[in-house]
Amino acid sequence: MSTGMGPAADAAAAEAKGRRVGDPFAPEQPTDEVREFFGSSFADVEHFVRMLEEEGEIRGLVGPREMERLWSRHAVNSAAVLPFLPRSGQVLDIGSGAGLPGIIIAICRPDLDVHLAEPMARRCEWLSDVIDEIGLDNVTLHQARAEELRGKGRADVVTARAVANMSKLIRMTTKLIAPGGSLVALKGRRAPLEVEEAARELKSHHLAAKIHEVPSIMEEESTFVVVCKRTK
Ligand SMILES: C[S@@+](CC[C@H](N)C(=O)[O-])C[C@H]1O[C@@H](n2cnc3c(N)ncnc32)[C@H](O)[C@@H]1O
Repeated sequence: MSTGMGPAADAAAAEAKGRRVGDPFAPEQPTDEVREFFGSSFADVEHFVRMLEEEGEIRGLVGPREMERLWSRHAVNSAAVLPFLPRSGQVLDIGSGAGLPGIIIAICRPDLDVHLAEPMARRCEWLSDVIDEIGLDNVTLHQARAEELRGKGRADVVTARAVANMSKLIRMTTKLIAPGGSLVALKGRRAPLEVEEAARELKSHHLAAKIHEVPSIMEEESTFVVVCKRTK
């Protein structure tokens, strides 16, 4: 609908409202720095991002306003966990949703045994399609809530992005972390507050939290990675 104030005002009004499902969008392009960062994994990460561009919205995995920032806000943001992964062993990503950060981890660390836990059938179908299409042979998919995996093994690192606040995440994952292992949570700038609020859970579950600010190679805002290491 026109504002009646000319094309520039119409465009500004549309932008202010934000993009809606099905509206055309300009896919974000990876910079040279991003290509270099992902190195030999870049082609598979790009394949995953292209799948999200084509199907993420219609399959209800990515919100309409996110479609123009799949590299910066999603692929690159998820890669902030990479320095906090174990040298070898098992990683469990809970609440993987569209595959973040689990698919990025599986692509960038083919040497790790990566498990994805996602309770929603529709999202699991998507994850299964991604695993098949990219040809990832180091991923096991569990259609399950994190709580349902208790007693079925423990991972060296449990990852989570946008699943729950720190207190809840600790309660959900504590029985899934191997002795000496860690919970690695991707957070925004509220990370220090969330860690403070989780003081009781951290103590009772013998976890020591450290917050790492990871600058983005694509945007000004940093990502905060909260590493909660099991101390006993
Ligand atoms: C907001 S989405 C985030 C998805 C993805 N991690 C990301 O960053 O795009 C939260 C996801 O957590 C899943 N989830 C909710 N409760 C869960 C639980 N108890 N255990 C595992 N996953 C859960 C939801 O089904 C959903 O896919």
